[in-house]
Amino acid sequence: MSGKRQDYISWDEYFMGVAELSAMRSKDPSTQVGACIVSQDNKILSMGYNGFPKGCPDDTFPWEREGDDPYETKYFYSTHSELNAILNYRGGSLEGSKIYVTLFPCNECAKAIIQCGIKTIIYADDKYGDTAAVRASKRMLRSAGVELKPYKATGRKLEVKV
Ligand SMILES: Nc1ccn([C@H]2C[C@H](O)[C@@H](COP(=O)(O)O)O2)c(=O)n1
Ligand SMILES: [Zn+2]
Repeated sequence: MSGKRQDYISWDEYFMGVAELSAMRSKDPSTQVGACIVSQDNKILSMGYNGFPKGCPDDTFPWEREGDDPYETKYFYSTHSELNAILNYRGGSLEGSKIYVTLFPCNECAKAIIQCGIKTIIYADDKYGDTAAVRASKRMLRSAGVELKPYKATGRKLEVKV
């Protein structure tokens, strides 16, 4: 046999795979989200997943979705995967980069994405697409000229042995 392997994964499979793997680090019992920021020349710049900020322990802060008191739900505390990926970046600028994310960004993450110069979003799922937060997100992203690309799943199962 000669020549290169033919069944290597594509760039999109690679980066969305990294986003999916990042999501597996999330402690959120209902929705795990992962993000991977990539340069224009396909270098991984940063990654993130949804979770509580440093110093806010996973075992003491609430993971509840609902409750009489919003203070006791996760929504005040969880940092979204996209924002974590942006904040985790230790290099210079993210201008012109792309973000692969397993779930379409909310309005708050959209603001951060726009302001840090990310120009393309490749998203796998849009399960909250009908909510005001995601509609507002799309409104801002489109206005700011950020390209929104649904990820075209290939159905390939990526297996890693750890
Ligand atoms: N684009 C997104 C959307 C949501 N998240 C996080 C925020 C929460 O931790 C969780 C959503 O929880 P649910 O309301 O589905 O119980 O996912 C994110 O990181 N990025
Ligand atoms: Zn968000």
